[in-house]
Amino acid sequence: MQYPGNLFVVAAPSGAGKSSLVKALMELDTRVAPSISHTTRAPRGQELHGREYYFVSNETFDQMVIQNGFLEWAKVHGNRYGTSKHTIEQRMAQGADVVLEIDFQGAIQVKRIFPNAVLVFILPPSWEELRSRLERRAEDTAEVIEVRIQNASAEMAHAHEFDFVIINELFERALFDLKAIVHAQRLKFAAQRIARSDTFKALNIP
Ligand SMILES: Nc1nc2c(ncn2[C@@H]2O[C@H](COP(=O)(O)OP(=O)(O)O)[C@@H](O)[C@H]2O)c(=O)[nH]1
Ligand SMILES: Nc1ncnc2c1ncn2[C@@H]1O[C@H](COP(=O)(O)OP(=O)(O)O)[C@@H](O)[C@H]1O
Repeated sequence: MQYPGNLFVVAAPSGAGKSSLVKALMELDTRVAPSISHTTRAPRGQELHGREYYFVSNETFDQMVIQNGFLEWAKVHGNRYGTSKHTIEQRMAQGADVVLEIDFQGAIQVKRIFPNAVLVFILPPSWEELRSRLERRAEDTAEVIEVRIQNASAEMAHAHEFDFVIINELFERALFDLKAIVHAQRLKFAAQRIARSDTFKALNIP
């Protein structure tokens, strides 16, 4: 499938900083649209239905799976999360660049469907920093933080399957790297369009 927009997928272990980075990217770049996932997890802190996620029951999620409503879905840290097909196809068809903040299982599924999707993995600078970010965020119980730390190494073992890896040590540096990836992909996409255009063909390059 080929749409006029680019598709970016950002994955990371919990606490590495993917939501903060994607949020900062979208504040700087209005051409990037988010995809709001559906999840069976309960909202935390200031999260709002329809802003961070669509918080749905297990039954609603089951219905969407049966009706083939998800582009991809996966079980992560004991809850289910999925990307709605409808929303993403609509946005990409309008020419928006869409960024999916999903786990590695979802990222790999998306790459199979959209081989042009750009997969970015965010790493924390150290285990100590990962733990302290989860603690400083102060939105999860100690048990939830433990599950997330335990799952982190299995998630990070998939980093090599991604197109790019960013170490989020200094936030501004990591944001610069993410912006550079988005920019490079746009240039690549534009180059492909130019190479197929009539203007280029008219140059009659042998
Ligand atoms: N496969 C998949 N993973 C998702 C989706 N939405 C969120 N996730 C992932 O689920 C994991 C948990 O997300 P969340 O509960 O918000 O916790 P956080 O990672 O600590 O911010 C993260 O790895 C998210 O990237 C989705 O639609 N599909
Ligand atoms: N480079 C960084 N340096 C210090 N703290 C950071 C950095 N990036 C993110 N954080 C903080 O770490 C915590 C986890 O970040 P968050 O974006 O929620 O992670 P994720 O979405 O990957 O779970 C948040 O409190 C965020 O403000």
